[in-house]
Formats: sequence, C-alpha cells, structure tokens
Amino acid sequence: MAASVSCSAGFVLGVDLGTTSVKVVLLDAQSKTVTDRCSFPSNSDISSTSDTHAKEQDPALIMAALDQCMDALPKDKLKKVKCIGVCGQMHGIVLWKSKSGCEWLSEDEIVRFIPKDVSQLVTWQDGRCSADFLSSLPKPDSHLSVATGFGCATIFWYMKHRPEFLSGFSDAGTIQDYVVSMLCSLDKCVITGQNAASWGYFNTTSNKWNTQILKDAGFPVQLLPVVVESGAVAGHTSSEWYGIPAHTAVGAALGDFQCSVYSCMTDKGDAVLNMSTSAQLTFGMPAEFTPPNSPDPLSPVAYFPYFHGSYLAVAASLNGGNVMATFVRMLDSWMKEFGLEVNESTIYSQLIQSALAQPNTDLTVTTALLGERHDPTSSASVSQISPSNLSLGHVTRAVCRGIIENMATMMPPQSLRAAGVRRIIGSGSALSCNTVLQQEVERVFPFPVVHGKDVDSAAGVAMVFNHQT
Ligand SMILES: Nc1ncnc2c1ncn2[C@@H]1O[C@H](COP(=O)(O)OP(=O)(O)O)[C@@H](O)[C@H]1O
Ligand SMILES: O=C(CO)[C@@H](O)[C@H](O)[C@H](O)[C@H](O)COP(=O)(O)O
Repeated sequence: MAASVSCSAGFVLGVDLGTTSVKVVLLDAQSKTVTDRCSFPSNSDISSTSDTHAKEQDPALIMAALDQCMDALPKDKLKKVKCIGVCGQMHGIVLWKSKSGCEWLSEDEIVRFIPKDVSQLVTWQDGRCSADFLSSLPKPDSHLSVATGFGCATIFWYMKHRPEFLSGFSDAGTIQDYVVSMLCSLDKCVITGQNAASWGYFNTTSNKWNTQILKDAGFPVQLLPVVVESGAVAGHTSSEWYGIPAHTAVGAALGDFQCSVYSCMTDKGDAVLNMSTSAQLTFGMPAEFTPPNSPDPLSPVAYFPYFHGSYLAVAASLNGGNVMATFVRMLDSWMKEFGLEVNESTIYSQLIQSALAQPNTDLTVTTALLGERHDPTSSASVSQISPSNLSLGHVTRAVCRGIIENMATMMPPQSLRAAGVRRIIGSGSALSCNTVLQQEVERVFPFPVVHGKDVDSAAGVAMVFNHQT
C-alpha cells in the first residue's frame, strides 16, 4: 500500500478516536516499531432525557481524552513527528462552523485546541432512525444500505425533526475528520471513501456522494465533506501541537476498522477479528472483486472499501466489547445498591478470573443487546438456566461465548474457509485484555488464532502513513 506521504526518519503519530477510549501511538519510522502508546477513556456519553434512542457523545470530552494521551507521550519524540494519522469510530456525525470549529490555546508551553462551535457527536450506536423512517428515505445508489447511526440518515432525521439545528453549521464529518480539519485549519472538511461509505449515500465505485439523489430530497449537500483517496494527505498542521512542529503532514482520516486490519493482516489467508466497543470479523476480497449494484439489507456481511479500490468483506457487529461493558456496569450498579464500591477494572479482572476457572457452561446467552444492522429487532436473551450454572464464572463464560458465537453466526467458519481463510488474527483491546474471549474464539473457529502485539487501529493508521512512496 503506498500512501501519498513519505516519512523517512523520526516518528509517525497514530491516533484512534474510539467509542470508549482515545488511543495514540508513536511509530519509529525507520524500525517500523511502536515505541510508545497511551490510552484514556473518553467518558463522553451524553444521557438524553428526551430520546432514549439517541446516542450522543461530547466532542469536548473526546478532545480532553486526546489531550491526556498527547500529554503523556515523550516530549522529545513529539518534536520529531513527521506525519500524523488519525482514525476513529465510523458512521457517526459531528457538525461545526468552518471558521470557528475550535479555539487554539497556549498554556505552560503546550499548544492545543478545544472545540468551539461544534455539535454533539451522534454516534454509530444512535437508534433515532426507526425502520419506518429509514424506509421513507430515497433509495441510495450504493451497494451499502443505510442504517440508523449513519451520518446521512442522521441529517435526514434532523431535516424532518429539527431543521433549524442544521442551519447553524457549515461543515460536517466524522469525529476523526473533525480533528484533521482542526489540526490543518481546513476551510472545508475532507473525507476518505472509508468514512464516506460509512455515512450511506456514497458510491464506492465512483468514489462520489449520491449528490443528485440527495439534492432531489432537499438534503443540505453543502454539508457533505469533499472526498479524497484513502491514504492521501489532507493538509499540514497550521500550528505547533503538543510540540509537533507546524507544517507537519496530516493524513485524511481513515476508518478504525480498516486501520485495525492494516495493523495485522499480512497474508491473503488471514481473517481479522477486531474487538473494541463493537466487533468486526473480516477478510480481504480478491483484487478484481466489484461489489453488487444494490444493497442486501438482510445480509450480515457487507463490503467496505479498503485501499486502492480493494474491499474487505466484513461482519460488523454492534455487539462486541460493549456487551461485557454493559455486564460490568450492571454488576457495578447492583453492588452500589448494596452499598459496595468496586472499581471497574477490578470487576473485569474478577469476571475474567472466575470464567477462566469455569472452562465450560451449558448456560446460553445470546448477546445482540443493540440488535444488528441486518436484524435490528434482535435482542439479548438468557436460556438453559439451571440452579448449577449461575455462578459468576458460568455467567461470564456464557456472555463471552455468546459474543463470539454471534460473530460466527454472522460469518460462519465454513464461509471463511470457502474464502480461503487459514488463520484468524485477533486485534483490539477488548480481545487482548480478555483471555476468556480469546479462548472462545479458539473454540468456536476451527483455525489457528494469533493474538498479535501492537495490533490495533492506532498502530494501523500510523503504519499507513509510514509507507514510503
Ligand atoms: N479492564 C478491562 N479488562 C478487560 N476488558 C476491558 C477492560 N476495560 C474495558 N474493557 C473492554 O474494552 C472495551 C473497549 O475497548 P476500546 O479499545 O477502548 O474501545 P474503542 O476502540 O471502541 O474506544 C470495552 O467495551 C470492554 O469490553
Ligand atoms: O460498523 C462498522 C463498519 O461497518 C464498524 O466496523 C466501525 O468500525 C465503527 O467504527 C465501529 O462501529 C466503532 O468502532 P469502535 O469504537 O467500536 O472501535
């Protein structure tokens, strides 16, 4: 893969703006190894009192987590950063005023920015667009269907329910596009096909928005970002930032899912299972593959653009690490009702320890807590309950098993084998921090499973922009 930038010496900064946490890495450009990494939870979820289906995050808190990460990286290495790559949660949308989307601050020798005239981020987990609403929208000219939480669907929702909201903004993008725009002080947001495809109403073959279809529906097309190639440079930093010199190249933002794959897929026979808040099981399509003309909304597998016109077949589940996180939060709130305070990481480690001591269970948990895009009405359930399978170990084992079995239902082992897959590579912190999930992957999928070091989206986006031209 040849990116349009060359970093011959120094470091590449990789940034991943995830749903749960922000992660940064420094990649030594010559040795191609990650020398430093840091992660902070963003704790940015906003609880809406008016709409329980809404899922929004506060960009100011996401930027605060990015600030914490940047502050923790070694200052001497930041001065030697030659390129910045940014990726993050796809599908979501944030809107801003192009000339005043942030304010630059300089304090204690640190130069950074904070969001100013910016909306909340409506995330990929947002459920405000009902099936009825989605079916009232124009038919896209794309092989990808439009689901709730997709940027264009969210704009359509605002057009119908709060049109005045949209008129307050001149630019829109994913949260990672916003960060690139601010770093480079872009007059107009740019977006790669990876993120544009995740908004809907985007044709990946022509690499163009469905502008006419959208215009005919009264959609404010002036909000759509300008499309650039995945791997292209978006611009250069307009100011020093945490010691990184002004005029440093910044890559146009990429999808976190594609970057997680880039961090570890080395062979045609590799499939990648990435697990963070959500989960994706994916393999590369042959170079000559072209997607179908129209979407199949009932298929659990979609074809997402990767690099240079190639595609990844992906089972993108809405239910990954967030299922474990919900289980942990449920236990936490129960314990609080008993007057007990236990911190979250202690709960995680106890759950994992208990489930490791319980290698099997007949308890069955299906884990589609948020439904799935191909089956939005699905939900979670517990069955085969007996008096002997209610220990913490049994329940945790069954939850982890349920998460992995859901992935196997969406992309069964036989379809992986038919596609030439010979091994599975695990990526993402929800998997790397949880040995029980790792065991379940090995049990459910009859392939060798490799859990690599430094394989995640932040490392992947740094690697993309470290390629020599
Ligand atoms: N202490 C922990 N031990 C094991 N797993 C954890 C722990 N803390 C969080 N997780 C898992 O990691 C997931 C979040 O992973 P993360 O990589 O931060 O997501 P994202 O990239 O979406 O921001 C959570 O949903 C949870 O399943
Ligand atoms: O839904 C898809 C692709 O369709 C996901 O793969 C995509 O990665 C989204 O970015 C995630 O849903 C959010 O990423 P994460 O925060 O869970 O890592």
